[in-house]
Amino acid sequence: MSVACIVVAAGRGERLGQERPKAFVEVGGRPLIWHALQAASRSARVAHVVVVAPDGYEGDPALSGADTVVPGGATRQHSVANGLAVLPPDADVVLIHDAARCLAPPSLYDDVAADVLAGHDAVVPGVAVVDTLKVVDGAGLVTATPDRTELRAVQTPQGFARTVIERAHAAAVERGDTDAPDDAALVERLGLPVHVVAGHADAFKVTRPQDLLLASTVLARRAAAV
Ligand SMILES: Nc1ccn([C@@H]2O[C@H](COP(=O)(O)OP(=O)(O)OP(=O)(O)O)[C@@H](O)[C@H]2O)c(=O)n1
Ligand SMILES: C[C@](O)(CO)[C@H](O)COP(=O)(O)O
Repeated sequence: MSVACIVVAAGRGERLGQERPKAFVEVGGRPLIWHALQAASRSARVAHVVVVAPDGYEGDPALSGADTVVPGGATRQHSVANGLAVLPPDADVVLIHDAARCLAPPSLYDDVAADVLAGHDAVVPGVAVVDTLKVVDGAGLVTATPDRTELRAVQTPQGFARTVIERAHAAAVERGDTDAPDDAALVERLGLPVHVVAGHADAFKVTRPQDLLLASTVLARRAAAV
């Protein structure tokens, strides 16, 4: 069984608010996508890496760790679909990862891939939720307080049997869905199970400016540990 990884890096990074696309913003002197590709290349399971890049960045040296580079789409879902379209024929397990989760460790890729190889066709890493979450209506009124012990904050890489994720994306196109919250949600919409494995604190998503400070701190901690 061969494992391929699609790293989606074509987002603009509006919430980060920098001039260049988020995946090309630097932390620790290297772009986020470079860090993500380092981790993917250190995974014992990943044999092939596809990067989905923003317009104009397809030839950027930060992508030298990729086997294939394709242009992005208008939404994350479209970008993932572009990556799925160029997978090598022998890839039967697919990891789908956000470049924005650039410090997810190689062990997390391995854990997710191993769970797919063990027979779960859709796998997500999840961590406990630290805040109490409320469901709020259009008038700003709380309508529910879900039991926090049942909730998980879900990360990437998410892992799938290739046949299942291709079917899930094809069904999304047929339904007219264009902006799924994540890839597992498309599998859920097929009525298929999604298995959760333990996530990792370092797999947080660089989204807002303060996340760059956290990423720098994680890199400094890693450098001090070697
Ligand atoms: N059209 C898009 C949108 C997002 N992504 C990727 O999907 C991941 C998760 O998206 P997010 O963190 O929301 O990134 P952005 O869309 O860039 O962020 P923002 O919503 O702040 O603009 C990122 O690695 C991003 O590059 C992508 O490849 N193509
Ligand atoms: C895929 C994801 O990272 C899982 O948590 C998340 O759904 C991406 O959300 P975003 O709004 O595109 O950042």
